[in-house]
Amino acid sequence: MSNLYLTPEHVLQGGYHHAALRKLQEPNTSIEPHNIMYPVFLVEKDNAIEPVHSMPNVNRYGVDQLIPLLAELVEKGLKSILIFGIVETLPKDPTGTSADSVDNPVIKALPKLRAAFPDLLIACDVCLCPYTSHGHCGLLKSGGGIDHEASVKRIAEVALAYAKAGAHVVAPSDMMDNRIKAIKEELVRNKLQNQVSILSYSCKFASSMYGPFRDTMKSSPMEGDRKCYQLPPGSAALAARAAARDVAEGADFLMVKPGLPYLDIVRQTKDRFPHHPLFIYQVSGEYELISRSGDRASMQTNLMEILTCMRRAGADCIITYFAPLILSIISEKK
Ligand SMILES: NCC(=O)CCC(=O)O
Ligand SMILES: [Zn+2]
Ligand SMILES: [Zn+2]
Repeated sequence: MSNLYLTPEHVLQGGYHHAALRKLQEPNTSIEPHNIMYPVFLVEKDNAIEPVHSMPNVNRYGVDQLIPLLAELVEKGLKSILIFGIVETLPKDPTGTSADSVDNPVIKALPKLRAAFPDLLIACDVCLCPYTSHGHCGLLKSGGGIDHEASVKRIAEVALAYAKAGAHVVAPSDMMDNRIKAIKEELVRNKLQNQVSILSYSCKFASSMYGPFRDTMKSSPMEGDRKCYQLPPGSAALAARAAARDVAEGADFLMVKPGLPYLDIVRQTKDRFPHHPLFIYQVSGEYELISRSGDRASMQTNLMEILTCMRRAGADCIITYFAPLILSIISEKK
């Protein structure tokens, strides 16, 4: 007589009753230091440490304060950083002159960081919004609206300046059409293409989850929004086309940003471009949500579960403000 409640061919739990078996059932979801990239905010004043009020435990650093912090993190395993420059006394103007001037904090810090950390991978965000008087990520036409040709040319110039100053990776976040090709060509012209790669913010959505970051960077547009260059949150199709376009133009790595609400886009992008390492940017709004998601212990459990799910969805590396905490958590587990 068959037992209705015991169907041998439908038994799954036999396959995951032991921790070692559970590991086998979750391939490619481990969180190791090379799966984490730490975004850092760099200010002009070399000795500054300025807390970011909208983001607990996040500071803006001058290079002389950043170096000892990174030394500690590198000791714990940190493998890569993503630098954002912030200017306060340098001028902001319509073309973002301070993005690549000799006084730009990123340009000044790169040689010092390369010398201090020979094994650390250093990526630089490339955008104009922290440096333009109007706060847009590209240059504007006299009547308003983005001047695409001028924007792409300017973005490529800035990317080249960071590459020359020592960035291993340039990461254009501006979202102007065709900037990847323009940057790659500029790298080739300067014979840097074999030592500098491009991490494209290929699938960057016009999300409401960037709020705390914009407070930090003081980079909100004076007028208007970014909906004409960042992707509409509901569009998987545009994300697919943007990733395909950036791959065709020579992007080395792709990105989905934000992460958590966009894991379908992560899977879609990984399935289409399995040979391109894929990054997720876990943005400031996600940081805020997770930070407030319970007491310290449950917050950490939530965080590690989310990272595991990001890896499962297809992310190879997660850019996260939680990097210092994650390094502590994974080094304690060993
Ligand atoms: N281009 C970088 C960002 O826009 C970051 C957004 C965030 O962390 O909220
Ligand atoms: Zn921007
Ligand atoms: Zn941005």
